[in-house]
Amino acid sequence: MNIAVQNVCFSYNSHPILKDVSLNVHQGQVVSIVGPNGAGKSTLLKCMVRLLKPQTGTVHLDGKDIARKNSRELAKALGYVPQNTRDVFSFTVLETVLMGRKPHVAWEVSDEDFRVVTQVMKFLGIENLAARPLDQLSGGQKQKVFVARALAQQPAIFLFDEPTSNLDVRHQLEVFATIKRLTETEGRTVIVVVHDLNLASRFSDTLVMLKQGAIYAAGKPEQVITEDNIRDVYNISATIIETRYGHYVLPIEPLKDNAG
Ligand SMILES: Nc1ncnc2c1ncn2[C@@H]1O[C@H](COP(=O)(O)OP(=O)(O)OP(=O)(O)O)[C@@H](O)[C@H]1O
Repeated sequence: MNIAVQNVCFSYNSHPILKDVSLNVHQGQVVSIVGPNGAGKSTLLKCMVRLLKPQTGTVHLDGKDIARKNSRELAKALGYVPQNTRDVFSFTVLETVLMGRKPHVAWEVSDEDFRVVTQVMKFLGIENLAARPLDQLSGGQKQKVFVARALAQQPAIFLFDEPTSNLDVRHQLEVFATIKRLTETEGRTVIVVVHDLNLASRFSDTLVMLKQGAIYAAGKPEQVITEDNIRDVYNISATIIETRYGHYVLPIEPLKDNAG
């Protein structure tokens, strides 16, 4: 499934945040959205899943306006993992991941639901946590559970907001490798907000760099991850190192005027 954002403008209480953002994401692609704190990355994701309604502009799924889809259709199409998932109830890990099956569950949980959930938990290495209450897990373990819940949903398009922010380097790599595999083997589409430019560069087909609510650069990682772009958008000096895994950024130091 493709998702197209067209000329989206969004303001919170007449304070403009997104300024004429357009973006086409094709089926099977991993697109990373990067940019400084407050640039509007989470706001853009929320507009893409209809949690926020842009004042102008549209979001289309395979040519159909999301404003015209019902909630069940939307839940089947889009799997969204927000930045901060607060769960006050003490569900177990298994119960939480099973909730991802909700759009598919008719009256009761089927063998197929259990099969999918077990497979996803194995994929992410959390099957040993199945019986643990969620509120007793570490931040990183919880983050993996919410990624697992989205995977269990099996939507056509995943939208992850900083899914690896609490994870150690090994688990970051595992989650991004899983994301990449979803696109390559199952044709899913992934849009991911991520601060780590190196993870973004390594695992994305396309990178979108936001600055103050507008797209500053978009394209292949090597076109976007440049010393000039990083200086202009993050206001730091950085060196780019070319490796066989892609363009890697070595941040050097902040420049004088603090933009962002
Ligand atoms: N509910 C809200 N009401 C008013 N302003 C908001 C609200 N949510 C976010 N903002 C503002 O909108 C701007 C963009 O926020 P957003 O969360 O989209 O940025 P971001 O790029 O995801 O940042 P970060 O990297 O820090 O997560 C910020 O200036 C923020 O203060």
